[in-house]
Amino acid sequence: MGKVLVEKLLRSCPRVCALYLLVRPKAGQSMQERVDDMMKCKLFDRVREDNPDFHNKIVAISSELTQPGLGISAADVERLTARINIVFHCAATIRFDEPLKHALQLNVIATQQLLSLAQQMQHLEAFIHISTAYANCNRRHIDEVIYPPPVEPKKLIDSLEWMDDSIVCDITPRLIGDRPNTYTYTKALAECVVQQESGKISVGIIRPSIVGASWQEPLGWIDNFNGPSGIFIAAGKGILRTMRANNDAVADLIPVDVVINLTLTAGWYTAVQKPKSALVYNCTTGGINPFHWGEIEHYVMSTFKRNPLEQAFRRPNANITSNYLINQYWILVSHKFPALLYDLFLRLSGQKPQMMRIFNRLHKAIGLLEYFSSQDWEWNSENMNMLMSQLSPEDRKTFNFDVRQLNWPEYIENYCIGTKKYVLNEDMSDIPAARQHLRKLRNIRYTFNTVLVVFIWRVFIARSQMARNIWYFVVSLCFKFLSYFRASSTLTK
Ligand SMILES: CCCCCCCCCCCCCCCCCCCC(=O)SCCNC(=O)CCNC(=O)[C@H](O)C(C)(C)COP(=O)(O)OP(=O)(O)OC[C@H]1O[C@@H](n2cnc3c(N)ncnc32)[C@H](O)[C@@H]1OP(=O)(O)O
Ligand SMILES: NC(=O)C1=CN([C@@H]2O[C@H](COP(=O)(O)OP(=O)(O)OC[C@H]3O[C@@H](n4cnc5c(N)ncnc54)[C@H](OP(=O)(O)O)[C@@H]3O)[C@@H](O)[C@H]2O)C=CC1
Repeated sequence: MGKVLVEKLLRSCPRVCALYLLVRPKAGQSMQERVDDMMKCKLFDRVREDNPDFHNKIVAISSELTQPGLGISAADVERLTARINIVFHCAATIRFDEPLKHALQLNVIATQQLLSLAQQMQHLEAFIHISTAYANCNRRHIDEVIYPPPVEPKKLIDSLEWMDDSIVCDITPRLIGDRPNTYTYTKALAECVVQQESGKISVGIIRPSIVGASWQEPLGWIDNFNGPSGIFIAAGKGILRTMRANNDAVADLIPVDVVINLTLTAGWYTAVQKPKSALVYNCTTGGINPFHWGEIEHYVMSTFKRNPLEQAFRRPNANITSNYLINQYWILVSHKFPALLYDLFLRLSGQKPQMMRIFNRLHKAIGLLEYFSSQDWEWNSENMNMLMSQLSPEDRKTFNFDVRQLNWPEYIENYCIGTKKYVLNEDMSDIPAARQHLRKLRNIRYTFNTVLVVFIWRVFIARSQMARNIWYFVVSLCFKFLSYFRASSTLTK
């Protein structure tokens, strides 16, 4: 989301003179190398065309959320406090399996520290915090309010400080209670911290639901496996065949460009109107333009059949079911059995088996996502509508977050194609070869199934007289039918 925010600010807000990005070095790359890489990415193509010198506006500030004072140097603190007008806080750990201590550090303590830095900013007009629509997923109906936290954040921070990691791990399920993971739990605490520690700062909280590829700018752009993207890819590659989800539950996907347009607009509104208390914006689609997981399954499958991914493992054919036993059956038949066979083939041909390992990871990921695809929530999104009504017609177009205009089948198609182009870096010109590969897979499947049926039948009739009788009866019936057909066609000639 950070990248999309930067791109939109550069493209649609030309009077913004500088963007200060908090960045950490990672995976052997320095902070500056990472920023340079980001600016080279396809997402920035249009900005690069419009203004080749756009990089002059970007100032990278070294920061690490786990360090005291966010690891920002004194000189940088001085620069930030003197120059920043609006803070957009979207850094977080979004992993569902993050140990509680780490999630607390990144999502709650870092938010506290950023707010304390913001308090020192001399020209600050607004602080926008990105939360999640699932921060209160233990409720069915979610209003645009900050709910009482599951525990007082400061008390939890103090208690976890002295506790051993293993003790924290043991008590985590008791602490998170009816939330599914440490992510949603710590995001709820973070909202509370924002409310408690904003002081005189004007604050806005954005709660996006499941963020997906961009809708309009640019079409279908996405660059990671998070949320449904990994699932779509796994289904497109023919690896994922079954998953537990409710066909009729609302799939509350929200395009990333919609979230960013709303975030920027909320930044403007908060800075100009300075609401007395933090305004919360539920940034969701379900209440306005609902679409369901069953429909998503249909359009994902149909898109990948027409626009296949390269080197698919099997033909894309995935189904969702809410029935636990049916899902387990298909996992056995369509995931584990083919994985075992393929690994056996790899072993026999002297290669390292890998399919079972891939499936184990996939099952772990799916297990963590199922909670969100099996249930329905209702979000009130009045503040989103209010914000829209504040925009001029021109701004409404530039910062479009009117999801009533979203055509779901079209969006899902562009999303799937986006995963192919931008996540997997596959070329669209290779589609004919990918289709040819699918045809080859289909022929292998037909041959395999035929051999299997004949084999089972041969074993069966070798052991049972009744099966042999049925077999001869069916074969003789076929012969009779064929000879009748031949005779009647000779007569008509
Ligand atoms: C039947 C098919 C038809 C389709 C229709 C039905 C679709 C139903 C889809 C349901 C989706 C529901 C999504 C709900 C999301 C709720 C969102 C809540 C809103 C938010 O606020 S949070 C943002 C969402 N957060 C996430 O999505 C993070 C989830 N991911 C994780 O927690 C971890 O990545 C995970 C899954 C525990 C895996 O951990 P680990 O095994 O340690 O692996 P890594 O993360 O290190 O990744 C290694 C490697 O794998 C790639 N990767 C990551 N996730 C996936 C994935 N889901 N599928 C495939 N590949 C994945 C990752 O990029 C890494 O690649 P490298 O190349 O970098 O090694
Ligand atoms: N994706 C989704 O479906 C949803 C996301 N959200 C919220 O939106 C926000 C952005 O999410 P999204 O863009 O999807 O997630 P990403 O994981 O892509 O982005 C999170 C950002 O936080 C930074 N970060 C994480 N740990 C540290 C650290 N220790 N020090 C410095 N920076 C760090 C990451 O930097 P780095 O690149 O160095 O890792 C990354 O830029 C989050 O607050 C999330 O909770 C809300 C609803 C849905």
